[in-house]
Amino acid sequence: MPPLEDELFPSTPGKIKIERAHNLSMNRALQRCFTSTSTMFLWALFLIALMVSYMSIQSFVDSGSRYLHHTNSRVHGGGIVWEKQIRSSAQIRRHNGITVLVTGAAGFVGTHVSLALKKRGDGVVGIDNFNDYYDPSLKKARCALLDSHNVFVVDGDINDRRLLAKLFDLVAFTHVMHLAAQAGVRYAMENPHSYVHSNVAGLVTLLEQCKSADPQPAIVWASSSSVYGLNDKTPFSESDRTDRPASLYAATKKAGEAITHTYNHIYGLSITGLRFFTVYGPWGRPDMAYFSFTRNILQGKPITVYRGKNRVDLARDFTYIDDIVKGCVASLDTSGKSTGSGGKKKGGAPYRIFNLGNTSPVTVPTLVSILEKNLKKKAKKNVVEMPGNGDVPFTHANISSARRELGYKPMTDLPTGLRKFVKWYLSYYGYDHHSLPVN
Ligand SMILES: O=C(O)[C@H]1O[C@H](OP(=O)(O)OP(=O)(O)OC[C@H]2O[C@@H](n3ccc(=O)[nH]c3=O)[C@H](O)[C@@H]2O)[C@H](O)[C@@H](O)[C@H]1O
Repeated sequence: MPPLEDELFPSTPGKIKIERAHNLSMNRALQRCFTSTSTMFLWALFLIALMVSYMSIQSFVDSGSRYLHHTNSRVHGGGIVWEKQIRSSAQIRRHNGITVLVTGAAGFVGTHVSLALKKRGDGVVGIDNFNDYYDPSLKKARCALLDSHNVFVVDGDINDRRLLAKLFDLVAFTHVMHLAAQAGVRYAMENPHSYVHSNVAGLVTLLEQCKSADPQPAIVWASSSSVYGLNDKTPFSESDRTDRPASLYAATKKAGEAITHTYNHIYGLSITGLRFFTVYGPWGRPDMAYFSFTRNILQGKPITVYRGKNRVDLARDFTYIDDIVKGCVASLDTSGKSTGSGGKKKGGAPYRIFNLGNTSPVTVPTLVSILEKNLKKKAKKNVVEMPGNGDVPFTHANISSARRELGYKPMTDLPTGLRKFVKWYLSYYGYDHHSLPVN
């Protein structure tokens, strides 16, 4: 019987003989080493097992911190670190405090409201998708401010059902302050779908989550003065017509009022819609006129001032952020409870809508002259007729309902508010206030 080597290596003249010889010697060497190799094999197995368990622990921890960007407070994902931060941010530190999920927390109003709630001892968890509608670095800076006050902002979208469900699993929110939205009146002509995505689809996703939650939270959300559209009865009252929106933005906010009404009616969710009137102030939105005018005036660039038909100046009921925050917090405090649970209505719940304005409209040219005074610099004005882009000629809030039910009382006039805004702007963008040029 041929040896095993011969079966494995059939006899072929020449080269194969050398290979055979080589393999035979290899086999002998292998046999000699067998004992030490098996030991090595065991060691290798042990090391591999060690590495695998290290890597799985690492990825578990990482899933909670892999999207850390600017600050510890921006996390998207899961994991124990992430969950711990959410629970800690949601902790109430005062008697009878509330636990609020603030959507759009890295936005202008969202940041201010989150801080106000946290400062008085409420539990606050933020969510924001940090989109690039305007400079995301400003959102990140707001987020860093929130982080320094221990407000945790989840980096995620309100359209993400699983994420919302996870947040409600972790925290029994008593309230939702819904401020996430695609803002801006004129941008709706450029990117209409972003309005539907955030202001309609996102709203429905959030409401679906809220209606199924047990307990159901009460919801306070940002509607807009723009729902009055072509209404020309002044001042604008909540009972006025809102069926003639002038922009898609306004139409999506009006849709939001109808949609929230349905959820109140069918599921017993407590709903408060707030019609904000052109909110301005420190940490504001760069796309808004007062902000972009400030930037352009300082940089010596021209600004475009729209004017209405028959050379009539446009006017807005500009409302200072601190007043809006008080209105938001009072709305949360007076919201009443949702009555349903787990998707079933158990009784009627409040459905409210309030104007949050300043009650004293100011024209756009007056806004410009206040800025010029504060910036000590003349604007290069380019006055043009208002294009048909969704703008309305004026806004003016009647706030008697909010005054009566919320104790809402705006305290800041436009010159005072813009002075505070300019102070913030100069410091945030690194201008030396004292060396501003004089024209
Ligand atoms: O109350 C609201 O619900 C809305 O308020 C805000 O909309 P608006 O009142 O339109 O504010 P904003 O853009 O600052 O224009 C102010 C004035 O400057 C005029 N304007 C504007 C830009 C420009 O280049 N020139 C100009 O004259 C312009 O014609 C207008 O007369 C929010 O952006 C919006 O998201 C929503 O919250």
